Amino acid sequence: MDRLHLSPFDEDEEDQCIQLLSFCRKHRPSSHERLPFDEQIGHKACEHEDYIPPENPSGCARSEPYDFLRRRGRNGPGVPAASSKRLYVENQPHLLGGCSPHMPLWNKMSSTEPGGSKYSVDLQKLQISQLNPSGKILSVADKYNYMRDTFRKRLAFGKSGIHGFGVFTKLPHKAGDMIIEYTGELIRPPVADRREHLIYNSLVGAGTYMFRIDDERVIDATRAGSIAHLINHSCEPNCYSRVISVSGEDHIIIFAKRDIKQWEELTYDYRFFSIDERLVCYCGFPRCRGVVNDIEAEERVAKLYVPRSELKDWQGE
Ligand SMILES: C[S@@+](CC[C@H](N)C(=O)[O-])C[C@H]1O[C@@H](n2cnc3c(N)ncnc32)[C@H](O)[C@@H]1O
Repeated sequence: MDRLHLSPFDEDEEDQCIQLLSFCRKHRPSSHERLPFDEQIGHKACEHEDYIPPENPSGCARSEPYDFLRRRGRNGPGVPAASSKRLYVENQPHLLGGCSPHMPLWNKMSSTEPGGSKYSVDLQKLQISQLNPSGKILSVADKYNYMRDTFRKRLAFGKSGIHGFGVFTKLPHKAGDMIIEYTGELIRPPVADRREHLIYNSLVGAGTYMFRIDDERVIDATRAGSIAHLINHSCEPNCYSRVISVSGEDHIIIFAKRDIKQWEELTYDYRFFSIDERLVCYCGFPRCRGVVNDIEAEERVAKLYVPRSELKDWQGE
């Protein structure tokens, strides 16, 4: 209520209405310096009379791509700097596909690690829970929190044998383990389509990082999100994705489909759906279907459509 100001009105006037005036946080005077209403308006007008709004490069703020990081006041790479993201990735000294030059992680970490939450139990326990299904972590919410707190200790990204960069396990995982959450910006499919075709195809180049949850929601992990967006597709994957609900919120989780050894590359079946586009698959597994596309689903849908040329005009009876 203290942000709303009732403008005075003339009691004799018949057609009177009440105006509500609201100031944004930046321009709102603090409560002790709040002036009577009339003075406030005059004061604000004087304060901003020489204010010239910044010029928008495209001429229309609405046509600018949404800059997730800058909006939150951080200096992130943003879309035009996709190449710098690539450089950043390439310069990381990750060693993958071989033995780790580091000490086993469970020797290094303990529950007394600064910044640890109640789920940052020591890695000895992490080992037990990951390898022993009768471990103490029971509820989905507990598993979720545990997964979120430990994914950096369990996973790494690096050069993939399938395509570009991929995600690898630093530790063995058990079938059914929650591996990582696919996070990013939640957008609607039309926005995802526009971004994919008009922006990312030319800028990012290496493919897009969109995860379609359903017909109404897409997660765009191009500029925000965890390393889950680097997980490659395989026709014989060791993981699968599911949307789960934790405390009323939906999360896309990558689960282990089978036991996964240390340093294996994580993969799941993208079930890439496109009637007109074929994406050649490089997974190299014996049962590779040759394309990333979900052929069966596409065939099913294709059968539902009749080409326009085959439609006959209604002749009447
Ligand atoms: C989410 S990215 C995966 C990370 C990607 N490797 C990278 O370095 O950015 C998805 C893109 O990777 C490529 N990709 C992933 N798996 C593939 C596969 N099995 N065969 C061919 N290309 C694949 C496709 O270009 C796809 O659009």
